[in-house]
Amino acid sequence: MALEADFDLKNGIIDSETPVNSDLAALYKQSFAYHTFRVRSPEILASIVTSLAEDKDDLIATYGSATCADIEKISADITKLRSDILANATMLLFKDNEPDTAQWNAFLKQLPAEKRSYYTACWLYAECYMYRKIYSIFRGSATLGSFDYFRKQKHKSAEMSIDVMVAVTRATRESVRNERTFQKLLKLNLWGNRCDLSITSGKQVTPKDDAFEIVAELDANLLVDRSDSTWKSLESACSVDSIVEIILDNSGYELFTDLILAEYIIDKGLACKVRFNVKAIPWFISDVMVHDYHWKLDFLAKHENELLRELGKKLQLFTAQGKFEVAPMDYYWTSPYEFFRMQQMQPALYERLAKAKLLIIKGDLNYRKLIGDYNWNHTEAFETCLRGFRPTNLCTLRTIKAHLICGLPPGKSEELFAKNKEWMLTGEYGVIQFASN
Ligand SMILES: O=P(O)(O)OC[C@H]1O[C@](O)(CO)[C@@H](O)[C@@H]1O
Repeated sequence: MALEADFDLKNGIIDSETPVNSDLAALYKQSFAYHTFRVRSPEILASIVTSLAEDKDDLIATYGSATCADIEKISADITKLRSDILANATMLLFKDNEPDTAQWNAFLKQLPAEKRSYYTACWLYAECYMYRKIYSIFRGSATLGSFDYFRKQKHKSAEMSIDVMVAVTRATRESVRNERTFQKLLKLNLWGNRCDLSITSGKQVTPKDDAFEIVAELDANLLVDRSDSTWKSLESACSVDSIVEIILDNSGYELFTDLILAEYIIDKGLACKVRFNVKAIPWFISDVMVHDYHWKLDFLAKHENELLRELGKKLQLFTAQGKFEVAPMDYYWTSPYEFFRMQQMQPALYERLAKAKLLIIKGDLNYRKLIGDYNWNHTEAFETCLRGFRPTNLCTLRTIKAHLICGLPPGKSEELFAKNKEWMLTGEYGVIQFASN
């Protein structure tokens, strides 16, 4: 307790929530950002070290005897990163030589000195920096540079969701092309976002089997529902070359629900291609990388359950036919930049998204990048918070796990705070927000 008080005093920690109209930052003691750097992030880093120790023999068997020394060095560096976070150290430039190193360093250099440490920086920047730093540590090793240190957890979360995946597959084999069915699948996809691993510091969450019943029950928790506009944007102007882009979030059950929605979009002729945007580096534990996408399809295609097997083969065929496509690797998704800076920072990516008929943005972290890590007034218009990011029709499917939101009806947020002051952190509430281009 005394140590915490010393830390707070030394680092100018303010004992309040994040003020309205300010950047989210761990500087505010009553914020989730503060909790993240005091508790969640240190736990995540410690768990990487633990799993390296647990998997040491397997890693040596796969990557060779030099891995032993690499594991020791990586563990020491991760432990140092953990203490740096706990001590509010400055975020230093990257010394590695990756495709995104120059972009990251340019970003860090332009941060004012007083906003370049873990607690003083905008939370989004500091949290992304931590994941980029973990990557840099692994990349610095001779043997584990290409090892996905979150892979095991991602696989496990898929394996724990088999019952619900079977139930959803069974329920969706004979779907019809109409607004109601589309909305149901969109909501299934939204609530699939509750199962991310970073919110639980890596602890597994098993989704319940009766997925569609839960979707119906959760309707009361859907604070903004623009699924009707999303449907209209897809259904109208349906042409042979139309594309839907999805900025993916988590693998495991959520990716499965992405695939089910995408399958429907293709099957019902709502677009001729669904393009999946994945992360270039291991990210927020459970985010989808290209190998996770292919692993998931393979996992389904080889499954002993016939329904899953058939689905997996069908989706592999879609991929071979170009109806499903993994987007070219783009480091923008793992950069510190918000989406409103994309047009300037990565114009080619912006142009590609602009060609899509619909852009679907998944999850909490992508939402933070979409409206910025900023404590907007909760009733602020969604369009305003996009700050000009309007490449095409866009829809965001987000379960609320952080202290930022916009577009709520007047009084709603106050009502929810009166019921539960933690309501913004539970993932029990969600939004489907939409903006036309
Ligand atoms: O997988 P999602 O929905 O992006 O959520 C990831 C996590 O990122 C955060 O935004 C920050 O850690 C949390 O609120 C949440 O735990």
